[in-house]
Amino acid sequence: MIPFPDSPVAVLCSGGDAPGMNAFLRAIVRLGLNRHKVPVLGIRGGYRGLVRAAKQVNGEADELVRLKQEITANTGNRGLIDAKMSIIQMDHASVSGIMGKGGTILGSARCLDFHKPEVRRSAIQLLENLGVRALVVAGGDGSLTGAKLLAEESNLKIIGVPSTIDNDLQFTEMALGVDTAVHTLVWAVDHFIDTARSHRRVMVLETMGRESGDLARMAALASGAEMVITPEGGPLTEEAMIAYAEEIESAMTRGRGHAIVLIAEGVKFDPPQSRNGAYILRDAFQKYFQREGAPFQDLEVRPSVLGHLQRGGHTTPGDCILAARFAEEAWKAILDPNGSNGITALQHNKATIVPFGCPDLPERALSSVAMDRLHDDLSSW
Ligand SMILES: Nc1ncnc2c1ncn2[C@@H]1O[C@H](COP(=O)(O)OP(=O)(O)O)[C@@H](O)[C@H]1O
Ligand SMILES: O=P(O)(O)OC[C@H]1O[C@](O)(COP(=O)(O)O)[C@@H](O)[C@@H]1O
Repeated sequence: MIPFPDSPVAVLCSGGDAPGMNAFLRAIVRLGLNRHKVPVLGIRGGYRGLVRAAKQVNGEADELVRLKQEITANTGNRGLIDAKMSIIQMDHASVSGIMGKGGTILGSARCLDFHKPEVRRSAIQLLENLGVRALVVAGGDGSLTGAKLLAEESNLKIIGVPSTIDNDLQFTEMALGVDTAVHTLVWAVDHFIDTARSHRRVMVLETMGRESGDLARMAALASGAEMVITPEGGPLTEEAMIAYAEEIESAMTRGRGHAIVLIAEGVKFDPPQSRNGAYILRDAFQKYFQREGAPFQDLEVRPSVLGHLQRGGHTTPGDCILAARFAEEAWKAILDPNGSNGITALQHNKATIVPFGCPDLPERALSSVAMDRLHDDLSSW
């Protein structure tokens, strides 16, 4: 049997899956094997999988030997098809044909237990006992916070890789998955437009994005949706919703027949509401259009919450390329003896490594404002 590899690099995907995670995995494994001759261990199911493996070993020498034997006996696809395997030694074939596939072949998870220092300690101990030289974590804000804590609490090299469709990480111009999610939203808008035009309707589409409106505003800019409402504009009051409805009605008066309105899931209401924004907006718009004496009383409003449709699907070339660039930066940081822990980032269109907790790029907020203005000026109504 081949021995367990010396000083491997471990990689995991955490938080919401993002298109581009597989392309990143392929790139980190292939660069490891082809360029750097360093083996890569894939950890299944994010921090949850790591913690599960740590629990199984429980610091016991014979359990550790058993885990290492299991890993060496089930490398690559053989390990991947066995759901019981938490850690898999990746080979060339195990990352073949996955580049464009959404999701992650390693699986991802949210793991509440990882907030506990003693749980992170057990994960660190397992990685140290396996001789891991560096852990690469692909994930969003929360996963990168977990990675920052691992970096502070261990001597392992920890590299984060921004992967979230939300684009809510302000130190990088783009995270993995954003380009694909925008592409998917443009596709969705193109489908909704057909019915909106045919029935002369207003379609209110709710996008993901947590507290950030970037995904919605990028999708609006790329699709030509007539209106976009983002959390950065502050809570939506009744008056603000009426003002939006007035804008639509006035466009209809000028001969427009339909409207696509994107609302980001992070938009809050004043007074606060518990329902999805798309439904609240639908009710407010419909009430306004049907008021006594209104010119378009038969104008129908239809809401849709686009949900996880936005997370899946074929990864765009833009995300595949960014994944390769991030993987290359990650390897540079791993192999640099003087290099420290950090997160890959795209700054001024250059892939680089920034320290954990690095400040926001001031251009990010400016670019959101600029996108809103551009969208307004490009809109024909
Ligand atoms: N403050 C934290 N301390 C330790 N681990 C965290 C912390 N925040 C998040 N994590 C870990 O990262 C996981 C993913 O975070 P989450 O915010 O759900 O998704 P994302 O990383 O995509 O933003 C969490 O389930 C948890 O395991
Ligand atoms: O899939 P879940 O657990 O319902 O989470 C939904 C959330 O995940 C996202 O799709 C992605 O967020 P993260 O990248 O931070 O995990 C958010 O836009 C959305 O609010």
